[in-house]
Amino acid sequence: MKSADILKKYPDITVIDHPFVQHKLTSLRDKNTSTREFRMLVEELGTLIGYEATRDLETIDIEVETPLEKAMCPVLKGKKLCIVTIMRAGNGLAEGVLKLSPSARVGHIGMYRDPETKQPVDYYLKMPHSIDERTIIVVDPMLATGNSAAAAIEKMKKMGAKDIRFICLFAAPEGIEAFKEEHSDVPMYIGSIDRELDEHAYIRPGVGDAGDRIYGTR
Ligand SMILES: O=P(O)(O)OC[C@H]1O[C@H](OP(=O)(O)OP(=O)(O)O)[C@H](O)[C@@H]1O
Ligand SMILES: O=c1cc[nH]c(=O)[nH]1
Ligand SMILES: [Mg+2]
Repeated sequence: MKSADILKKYPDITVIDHPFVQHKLTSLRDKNTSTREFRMLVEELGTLIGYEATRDLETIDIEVETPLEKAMCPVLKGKKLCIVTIMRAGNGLAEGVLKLSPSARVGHIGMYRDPETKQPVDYYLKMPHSIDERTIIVVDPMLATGNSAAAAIEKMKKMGAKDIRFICLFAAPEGIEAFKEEHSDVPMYIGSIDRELDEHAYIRPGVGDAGDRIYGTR
């Protein structure tokens, strides 16, 4: 399915088409981008996309005294935030989102994709308390088959999470469909909906293996 058709079908999917975001995504795609630069860009994109993904957070007016007068001004009112990273590659993105809200709690879900089955394999789980009372932002740069993100969000729901949103940098149309089949209630904030998955379930044109490029492994 084409990007425009996906956006028509799922009104709660937002593609961040801001020129800064698109420029940085293109730098990530470049195979000559260094590990250092790749890591920095992922973090910056976490902040930029996180900004859009939190646009609807509730505020309440409080009284503040400026040097000149008293005024009623907005502060964040809503539920407390929890950023949940799907390791490894999600960690870079989580650091960027944390810049918006440094006091947010952070949950870690460790999973890697089995190269044969393309199914996620769990290796770690650690969450802060009161997941059910928080706004949860799950982050992973890549949504390929959608299996990892869908499984991570299933875990969050089983732990009681009700208010969940998902951020990624690159998504394949096939992965979005699979994700939405399981989690139609979870809004998605995406840098780019790419063309397709290849025969190894890599996103094309994509960036290759995001975790390897962030950490310089192979
Ligand atoms: O949508 P999917 O088909 O499930 O693929 C996407 C997953 O693959 C990557 O992680 P990977 O398994 O490479 O682990 P890593 O972060 O440790 O590199 C990526 O960060 C996602 O978690
Ligand atoms: O293209 C892809 C697919 C899965 N994981 C990645 O890091 N990249
Ligand atoms: Mg990887």
